[in-house]
Order: sequence, then C-alpha cells, then structure tokens
Amino acid sequence: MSRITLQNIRKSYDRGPTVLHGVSMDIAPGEFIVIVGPSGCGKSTLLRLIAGLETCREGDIILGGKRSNDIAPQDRDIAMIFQNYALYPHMTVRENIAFGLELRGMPKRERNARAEEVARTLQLEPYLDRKPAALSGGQRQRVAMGRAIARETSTFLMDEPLSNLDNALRVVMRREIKELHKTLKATIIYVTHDQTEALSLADRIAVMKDGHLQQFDTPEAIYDRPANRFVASFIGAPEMNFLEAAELKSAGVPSDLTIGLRSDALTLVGAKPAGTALPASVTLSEMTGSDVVLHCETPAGRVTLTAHRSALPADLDDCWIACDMKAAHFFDSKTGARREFAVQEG
Ligand SMILES: Nc1ncnc2c1ncn2[C@@H]1O[C@H](COP(=O)(O)OP(=O)(O)OP(=O)(O)O)[C@@H](O)[C@H]1O
Repeated sequence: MSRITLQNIRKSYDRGPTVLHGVSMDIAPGEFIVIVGPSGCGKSTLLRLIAGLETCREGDIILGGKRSNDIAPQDRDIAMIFQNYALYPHMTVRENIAFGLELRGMPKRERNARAEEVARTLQLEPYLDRKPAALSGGQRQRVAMGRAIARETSTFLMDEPLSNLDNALRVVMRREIKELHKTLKATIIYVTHDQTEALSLADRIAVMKDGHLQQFDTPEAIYDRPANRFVASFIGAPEMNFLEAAELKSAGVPSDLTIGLRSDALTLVGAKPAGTALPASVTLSEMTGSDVVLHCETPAGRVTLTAHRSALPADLDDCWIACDMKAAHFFDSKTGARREFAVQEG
C-alpha cells in the first residue's frame, strides 16, 4: 500500500478559470479521507486528478514516493467508484464484477472464482446471475463496489457513491462502506457534499471551498476547532450561530470578533439566567423526534438551537437563550479566521 501526496495542485479546464488553487494533502496508507464542500468547489476534479483522469497545470501527484502526474489511470494502483455506478446493463452481476479482471487478461475460471469471492464479501451471492435492471439501488451500488474490490487495488476513490439512494439505504450503505474499509484495510478517498457523511465516515476530513483547502483534520478537530467561519458553518447541524460581539455584550469579547455558538452551547429557558443570555421568541419549531429544532428571534438576530421536547419553557414567545460562553468559538469579523479568546465569566 502506498502513501498519496498532493503538492500544490493547480488546475483549470481549457482556458477557463482556476478551479484548484494550490491544494496540498498527505494521505497515509489505509486512511479513510472524506473530501467535503459545496457544489463546484473542486472535489470531483481533485479525485479525477488522483485517478489520472485529468491532468493538472502545476503541482505534483506522488503515489508511493514516485511522481506520478504522467502515469496512465490503468497503471495507477487505484479503483474509482462513481455516483452513477457505471454498470453494464447487458452483463450479469458476475460479469460486471469480473469485467476489470478480463481486461487484465485473467483466465475465465479464475475471474469467476474471484467475482464469487467478492460477491460473498458484499452479500451479493444470490444475485450473481441477475442483470443490473433487476437489482435495487443499493445492490447496484454494491456491484459497483464489487467491481472495484475485485481488482485488489490498494486505493479506492468514491465520488458521491450514495447520492442516488434514499435516506434509509444511504445510512445502511454508509455503515457497509465503513465496515468494508476495516476489512480491506485499503485507502479510501471519498467525495461528498454531505457533512454528516463526512463526520461519520472519515479518519480525516478535507473541507474545500472555491478550489481552496480550508482545513484537513480529524472530524473531532474540525468540529471542535474549525479553522474559520466557513468550516464552522459547513460542518455540524443545525448550523452554527454567528453573533457579533457588540450585539451579545458578553464577558469582554472584543468588538472585532464574531462569536460562534453551536446548538449544544445554547439552552432555552423561561426566566433570565445568570451569565450571558439573550431574550428570545420562538418563530418556528421543527420536530425531529425526541428533539425539536427551534428558530428564535433575538435582539442579536436569528438563532437556531435544538432542545429536548420535554425541556421546553412554557411561554415560547417570551423566553431566554442561555449561552455557554466556555463553548463559544471566535472568528475575526473581517477575515473569518479562527481566533483564540479566553472567556472570563462563570
Ligand atoms: N470538464 C470540465 N470542463 C470545464 N469546467 C469544468 C469541468 N469539470 C468541472 N468543471 C468546473 O470546475 C469546477 C469544479 O468542479 P467539480 O466537479 O470538481 O466540483 P465539485 O465540488 O465536485 O462539485 P459537485 O459537488 O457539484 O459535483 C466547477 O466550477 C465546474 O464547473
């Protein structure tokens, strides 16, 4: 298995604008990396560069210690799984899984044996003789994965592999991919725009925006210490609340800082609490099960928080939001960069 290093990758298509502005990443063998970011930020482009399906204008792609910019996709030890599965409709599951092996000149008996072994790992044995049209979305996705696994590569690239599945199936497949990663001990680089998927799957998350890598770290570090306001708002649900220091008037926070408060730092209470608090009225509530997401109007703007249904104040039109300032994040109001600030209160 080999290390994947990207050094200062710049990319533009034809004579178009730059879509990757100097991205660097070092990925250890066996890591599960999730690249996340809004639509158009360059996630798929980065993945396609690693696969060798695109070339970059500047920078180095180093695979296993060797500069590999000019190595053809089929000569890289990498398999790619796409969102639309790319299965052959006229071939059975067995043939689809074995297809890549045929291209490599493996004899038929060996090929079929390998396809059956992979089908067992993915619980696809009952479907080996079916064609893709007779499979569910999740089964098709597993066949696509089977085809990649059959090649015995050390690295799998996955481009939004679950985006065509319904929510329940997506949760199941997410777990399967995570288990597969444990079994295969392979490197996985996985692209998604879904922050929940990123948090639940990754050893490390790469957050991108407009072709720039914003932060590359563990899910815990990204959630607990977001590098800037963009990362803070993109990761975590409901989205972090941002309040200007001047509006919250709390614990001597300098006025050039924006205060970031996640839902878990906020409590809705009936009477004015000690410490930092905002008067609030609930304008909208969304039931999510045992919890409700509450959208509140406050003098500092709109604030969203989650509360347990059994712990709501009686009068939602006239209540308070208690802010745990020890759990607050601080950002430079101009640049959005994270700033450390020690709150004195409490
Ligand atoms: N073949 C291409 N020719 C020209 N421009 C392209 C091409 N492919 C992508 N782009 C542009 O490059 C930028 C990055 O696209 P990319 O597909 O990498 O983004 P993404 O983050 O994967 O987006 P999404 O989540 O919507 O798939 C976009 O502005 C896109 O329009």
